[in-house]
Amino acid sequence: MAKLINGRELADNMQEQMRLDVDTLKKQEVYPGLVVFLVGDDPASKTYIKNKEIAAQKIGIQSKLENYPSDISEEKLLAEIEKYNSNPNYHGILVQLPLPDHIDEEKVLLAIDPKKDVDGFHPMNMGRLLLGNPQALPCTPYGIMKMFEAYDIDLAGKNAIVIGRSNIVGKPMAQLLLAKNTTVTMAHSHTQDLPTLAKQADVIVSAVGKGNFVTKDFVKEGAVVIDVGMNRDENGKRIGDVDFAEVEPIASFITPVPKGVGPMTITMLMQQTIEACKRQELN
Ligand SMILES: Nc1nc(=O)c2c([nH]1)NC[C@@H]1CN(c3ccc(C(=O)N[C@@H](CCC(=O)O)C(=O)O)cc3)C=[N+]21
Repeated sequence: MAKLINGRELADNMQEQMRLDVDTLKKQEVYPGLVVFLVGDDPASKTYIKNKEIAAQKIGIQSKLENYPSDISEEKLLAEIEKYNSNPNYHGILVQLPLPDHIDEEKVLLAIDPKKDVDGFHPMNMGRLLLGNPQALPCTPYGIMKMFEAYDIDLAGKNAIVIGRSNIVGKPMAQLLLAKNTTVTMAHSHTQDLPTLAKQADVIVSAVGKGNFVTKDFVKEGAVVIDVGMNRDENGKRIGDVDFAEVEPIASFITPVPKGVGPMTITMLMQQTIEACKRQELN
């Protein structure tokens, strides 16, 4: 039977520490601020944003939501980002993805001042990660690394498989594992015989977006299983990528969905907002 990696509990503990850190900053009259841009009104995005606001409030970070209509022009959105790039009250800028089709995502991410990029999605920050000298990290992979640390999961020399090659999860996840001396395999939709490949892994990170995709046939006895998936089953219940009931008895550690990776993503966003604030305000 696997040990549950309690993301909710770890997130709460880290957020409590961060609140003390922010209290100290406030005594120096430094007030960390985060602005979140939401284009349109995708209901899933709204849930995430609500959770971000709850965390910010708990920690004492000033957070502001800028909600633009889904038909906002790219030019206008870029001008809005410029406004916050030069607003000293906001140390972090997050543009909720995905964006509508008429807006060039790359252009938008490039427009955010890299020192305010608390998502770690700017090409400068992505490049620094690849080169082994990161500043801001993508929050989901960063949160997963904190889980390994908190549960004393040793990575050096282990075989890991990352399933899914997105820019925001899979690719940076592989880089962070590599930096800890893990042997990393990246699997994706063209990978052949994925179950056999996955079954050789000591660590599985699934970021696929398909419910019950990772079955017991993917999992070696004693493997660590991290579930980044956020899906709904036929009854509308939130489920991950991993068939939890089937995999949990085989794994050594497993993350639940919800209350696993999700709360850690938000926690690392807050952490990086505080770090960005310190870099901008303290010298
Ligand atoms: N620029 C940008 N940065 C992001 O970090 C980003 C994004 N765009 N677009 C969407 C994804 C998704 N994402 C989640 C964050 C928290 C939960 C979360 O809090 N999940 C809770 C429960 C959610 C609920 O309330 O049901 C949990 O797993 O326990 C989920 C998903 C951030 N994303």
